[in-house]
Amino acid sequence: MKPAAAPKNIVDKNMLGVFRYSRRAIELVWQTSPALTIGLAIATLIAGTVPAAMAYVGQLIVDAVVAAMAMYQQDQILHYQTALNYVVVEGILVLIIAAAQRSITAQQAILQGLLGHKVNMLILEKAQTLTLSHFENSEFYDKLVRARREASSRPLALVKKTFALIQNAISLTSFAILLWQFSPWALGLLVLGALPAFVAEAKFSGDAFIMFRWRSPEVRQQNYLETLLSREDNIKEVRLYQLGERFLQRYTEIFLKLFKESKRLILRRESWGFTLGIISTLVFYGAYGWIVSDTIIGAITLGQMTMYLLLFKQGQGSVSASLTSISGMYEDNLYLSNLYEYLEQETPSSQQGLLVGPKPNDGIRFENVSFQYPGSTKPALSAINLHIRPGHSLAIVGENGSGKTTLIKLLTRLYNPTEGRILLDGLDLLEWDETTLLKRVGVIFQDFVRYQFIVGENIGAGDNDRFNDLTGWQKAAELGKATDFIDQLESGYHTQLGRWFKDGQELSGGQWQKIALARAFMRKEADILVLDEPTAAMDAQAEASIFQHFQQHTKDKMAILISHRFSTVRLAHEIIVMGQGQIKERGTHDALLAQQGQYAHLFSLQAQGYR
Ligand SMILES: Nc1ncnc2c1ncn2[C@@H]1O[C@H](COP(=O)(O)OP(=O)(O)OP(=O)(O)O)[C@@H](O)[C@H]1O
Repeated sequence: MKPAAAPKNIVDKNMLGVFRYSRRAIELVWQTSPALTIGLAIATLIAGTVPAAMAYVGQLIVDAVVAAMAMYQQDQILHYQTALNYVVVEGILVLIIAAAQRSITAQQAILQGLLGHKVNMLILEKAQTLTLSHFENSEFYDKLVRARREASSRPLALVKKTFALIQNAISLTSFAILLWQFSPWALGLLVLGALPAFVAEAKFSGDAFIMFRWRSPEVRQQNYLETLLSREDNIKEVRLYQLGERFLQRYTEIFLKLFKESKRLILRRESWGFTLGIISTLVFYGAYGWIVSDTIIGAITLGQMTMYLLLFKQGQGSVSASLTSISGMYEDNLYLSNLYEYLEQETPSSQQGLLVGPKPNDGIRFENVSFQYPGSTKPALSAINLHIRPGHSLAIVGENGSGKTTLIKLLTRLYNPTEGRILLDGLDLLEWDETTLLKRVGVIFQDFVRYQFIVGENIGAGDNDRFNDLTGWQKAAELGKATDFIDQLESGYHTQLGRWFKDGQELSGGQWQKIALARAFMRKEADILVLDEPTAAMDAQAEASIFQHFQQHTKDKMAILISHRFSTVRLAHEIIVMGQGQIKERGTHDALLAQQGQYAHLFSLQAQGYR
C-alpha cells in the first residue's frame, strides 16, 4: 500500500479534518431546505439536552422516594405525591425525546430525496458547462461518475453524522455540567476514558480514507469490467470470444488485492478498539466504585448516586456514538471533496459573443489552423488553410487518424485551435455568441447518439425548438429517406427505440443512420451541415444517392462530407485529401484525377474493387 499517493490537501491527519466538509454539507442542506435545516437543528438540540434532564429528574425521584420512606417510618402515611410528580415529569421528558428522535428521522428521510435531487442537478448542470476535453480526461470522468453515483446518499450521510455529533456533544456538555457538581475529577475521568478510543478512531478512519483514495483507479477498473460483463452492447463480443472467464479472473484479482488491505485494516482497527475499550471500561468501573463509596459514607444521596452512574453510562454511550459518527465521516468527506473538486472545475467563461460577422456570406475560413489534443505529444492538425463558401460542398478523404473528425470538432468549437483561427462570415469562432453559432451548424458524427426515445424525438433532437413537431419529423424523415421503414413500424413515429425500455424496438445500423440523417435535415436554420461518415453502414449506391439528395436540399448552404467512398466524394464541389493532420491534395474530382497523386491512386484502387 502506498498511502503517500493521497494528495496532502485532502488527507488531514488532524482530528479536526473530519469536520472539513461538515460546514459545506450543512450549507448544502440549508440551500435545499432552510425549514428542514432549522427543524433538524431544533430537534437535535432537544435530543441532546433531554437525556441530562432525565438523569437529573431520576435523581429527584430516588431522593423523593428515600425521603418518603423515612417519613413513612415516622408517621405511617404514604407521602408519594412529590415522587409521583417527578415520575410524571420524567414520562413527559421520555415523550419529548421520542418526538425529537422521530422528527430527526422523518426530516432526514424527507431531506434524503430533496438533497439527492439537488446534488444531482448541481452535477448535471455543471456537466453542461464543461468542454469535451473534460469528458475525455479519465481522471475527471472518474470524478464525475463518483460524484453522481453517491449523490443521493453521501451528502445526507455527512449531515446525519454531523448532527449526531452535535447532539452527542450537547449531551456530553450537559452531563459534564451535572458531573462537575460531584467532582471535577469525575469529569476528567470521563474524558480520560474516552480519549484513547477517540484518537485511535480518528487515526484508523484517516487510514481508511487514504486507502479509499488510493484505490480509486482499481475500483474504476472493476467498474469497467462489470460493464463489460453485464452490458448488452458488450456481452455479444465477450461471449463470442469467450472472454468472460478471463475478465472474471481479472475482476477477482483486483478484489483480492483490495480485500487484503481492507482485512488488515479492519483487524488492526478492531483489535486496537478492543484494547482501548478496556481502558474505558476500567475507568468506568473505577468511577463506579468511587461513587458507591461516596454514597455509603453519606457524601452523596442515593438519588445522586443513581444520577452520576447514569451520567457516566450515558456519557460513555455518547462518546461511542460520536466515535461511530467520526469513523464514517472521512469517507463522506472524501465524497464531498470529490464533489466540490468537480463542481469547482474551471469552465470557459461564457462572455457575450457577437451575433453576426462583418462579412456575411463569406463562409468558413481556416487560417493556418493547428491543433494538438490536451496531453497528446503530436499535433492532430497542422497548418490547415481552407475556405468553404455558401452553396459549396466539401468532401474530406484520408486514411484513419489523419485528422478529419478533429477538423470538424474544431469547426463546431468542441475544441479550439492551438494555433491559427477559424472564421465564419469574417468573425473568429471564438468571438461568436455560442447559441447563435451552434444554431448555424448541423453535424452528424460517425458515433451519433442513438437516443432511447421514440422515433419522432430521435429526429426532433435535431432542432430543439421543434423537438415535438410531428410535421417537422415527417418532412425531415422524408429528406433522410427514412419514411419507408418508419411507416412500417407498429406505432410509426411514436415507436420506442432501443432496448433500454419496455417495448423498445432495435433498428439496423443503416436504419439508425437514416434516423440520424433525418435529424440533420430537421435543423432548418443551420447553414453549415456536416456528415462525418454517418452513412458507412449503407451500401455505396445508397450513400451516393443520399449525398446527392443532401446536396440538392442544401443548395445555398455549406455542406461537408467525410467519407471513404469515392463514389460519393466525387460529387462534392471541392475535395481535400488529408494525411497526418495536413492537407495533402485539393481540388475537384477531375482535377485530382488529373494530378495523378494519392487521390487518383486510391480512386483507382476502389474502382477496381467495384469492377
Ligand atoms: N480525444 C482525443 N484525444 C487525443 N487524441 C485524439 C483524440 N481523438 C483523436 N485523437 C488523435 O488525433 C488524430 C486524428 O484523429 P481523427 O479522429 O481526427 O482521425 P480521422 O481522420 O477522423 O480518423 P477515422 O477515419 O479513423 O475516423 C489521431 O492520431 C488520433 O489518435
